Amino acid sequence: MDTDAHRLESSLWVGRKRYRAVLNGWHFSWTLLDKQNRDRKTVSVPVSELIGVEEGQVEFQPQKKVTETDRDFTVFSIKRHCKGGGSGVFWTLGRTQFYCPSRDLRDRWVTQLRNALKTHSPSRPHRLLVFINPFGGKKRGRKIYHSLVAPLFELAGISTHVVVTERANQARDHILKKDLTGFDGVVCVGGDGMFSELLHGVIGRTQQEAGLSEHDPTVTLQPCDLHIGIIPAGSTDCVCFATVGVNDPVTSTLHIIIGDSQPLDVCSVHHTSLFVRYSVSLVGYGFYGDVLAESERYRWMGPLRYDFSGCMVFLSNRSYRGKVYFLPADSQLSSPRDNTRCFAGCHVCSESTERLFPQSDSISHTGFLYSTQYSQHSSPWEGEWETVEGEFKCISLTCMSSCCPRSPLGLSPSAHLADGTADLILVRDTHPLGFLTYLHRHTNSQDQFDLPFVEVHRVKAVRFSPPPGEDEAEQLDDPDSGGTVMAEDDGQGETAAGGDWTGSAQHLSARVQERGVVGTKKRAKRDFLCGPCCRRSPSVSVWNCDGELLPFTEVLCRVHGQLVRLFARGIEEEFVTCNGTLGKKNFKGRYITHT
Ligand SMILES: Nc1ncnc2c1ncn2[C@@H]1O[C@H](COP(=O)(O)OP(=O)(O)OP(=O)(O)O)[C@@H](O)[C@H]1O
Ligand SMILES: CCCCCCCCCCCCC/C=C/[C@@H](O)[C@H](CO)NC(C)=O
Ligand SMILES: [Ca+2]
Repeated sequence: MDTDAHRLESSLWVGRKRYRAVLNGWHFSWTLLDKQNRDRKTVSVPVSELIGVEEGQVEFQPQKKVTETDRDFTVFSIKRHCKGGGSGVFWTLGRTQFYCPSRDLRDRWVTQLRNALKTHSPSRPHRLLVFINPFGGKKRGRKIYHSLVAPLFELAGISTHVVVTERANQARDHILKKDLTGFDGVVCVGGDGMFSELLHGVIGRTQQEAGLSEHDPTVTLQPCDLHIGIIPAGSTDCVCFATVGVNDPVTSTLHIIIGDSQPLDVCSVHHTSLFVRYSVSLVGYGFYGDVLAESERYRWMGPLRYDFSGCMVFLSNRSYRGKVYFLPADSQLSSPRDNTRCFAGCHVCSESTERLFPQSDSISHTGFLYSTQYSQHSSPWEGEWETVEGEFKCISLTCMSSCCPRSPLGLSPSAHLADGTADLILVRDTHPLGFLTYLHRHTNSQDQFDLPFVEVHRVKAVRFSPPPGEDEAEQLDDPDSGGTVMAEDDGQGETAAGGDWTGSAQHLSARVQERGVVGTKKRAKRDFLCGPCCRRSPSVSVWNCDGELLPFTEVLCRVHGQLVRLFARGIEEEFVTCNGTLGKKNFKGRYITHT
């Protein structure tokens, strides 16, 4: 046996086979020895990927079962699986049971492994605040949490406070108002809508504490310390998919347990001088706005509602006039058409950290560096604004690729999670077959930007104006314009802007100012979608902001680089992590990786 404070080495048995086990600070490895003591196969686990070390013979599936013995210990760690064909890297709980020649040695291994875990994984959460939406997706949130997630948290020694929500925006309000002392992160069990609640709560609270106004689009917002975890249990789970690579509750739980940290760009949406909402995945006008508005009528269909509404909206063949102003990002740094992808450890994103936080000289409690000279005074609007005017099928702004199970590479496959920019995709009016080709390319390996009616720009800010005379006030007042705002309450609780979307734009503005965040789609039912048989096409669409409808057509969007952090690490490359079982070509022929 060889041992010191950071190193332990001895023979151990796994089943009937003898191994040479070594713990050397960052790695725990065990090598199969043959009868001549020659090394055979080595298994190596980074200490950062250990989930727990238990005395005795411990089984976990389907429930934890402990058989107390003197000479055994069980190690739980992360195990990766690739199903192939670009379906992503799944994580499961790996288990290895070791037998030691003596009790003393067993105790040393257990102590030393636990010490290594503490020393080398300092950013692991100890206490989490969990919100479960019992109605999200297929309504399986509670079951997913109690059967798959909670036992893993318990195994990893993480304590939790669980809130099963009883109304929309309860999670957001809780984060904004309640005492969060002692929590290392907040977790939602639900879909993109639940994530959005946590996002608004965490950002809002951080700005309140920093004394910053969310309404002023020129203010540099304070980055948030409190990490957000997402256990996918929704209809689209786009944010989870785009930051982890799969929408699998166990994979996400394991990322949370080991304290992974992925910074994320966030777009703030403003109307005149009012803050409206934050977005990380999609701020979309035209097709995606119409699909969301239409889908609200079919909530009872569950996740299928988006497909059904997609067909309805496609058949209605609408396009909308407007003017788009945008502030381009530095084209020397990256481009939405450079055929790269943002994978875990992406160097474009890490270089952006240095650019976004140039004088990183203070350390937050999570150990991340932030600048104390957070530049409140430099103008975010440096550079030349460009303008595009015309008739659009859709206008989409996305801070990330926005890949999801429906679109494995997303709206903008080369977008980055944390580079301080968003991709603006303008799809001009075209014949239905052209638009269908564009949509279809989201689902396969063809380049959706290589079409004559599509353009894409990497941007820092965007402003949209509908044609003159098509502003909110008119939409609200003119029932024939298709923009009627209906007073409707589905009885599921209060939203940020309140339930009564009646009256004038001024009234709405006042409500937004009063409450900060505009309410959910349940209140945002503009009756402009009458399906393909509609008498007259509406002249304005509606904005879809991460699955919520916005009550304003004229908007200003600004990207805030790395404003929040998720318990994630970005998408792991199958080619790299699964050791050559897949070629990059299988993933999507035209993509190469930044190294
Ligand atoms: N108890 C509740 N009752 C009603 N609505 C709720 C409740 N808890 C949360 N919500 C709201 O439900 C909305 C949808 O929830 P969620 O995002 O979890 O599922 P989803 O809509 O099926 O998934 P996705 O957003 O991925 O499409 C959210 O906007 C959230 O604010
Ligand atoms: C002919 C086949 C047509 C298929 C069209 C597929 C297009 C899929 C594009 C998916 C983009 C998803 C962007 C994500 C948006 C989310 O923020 C939001 C909230 O969950 N989801 C929706 C549906 O608005
Ligand atoms: Ca980005």
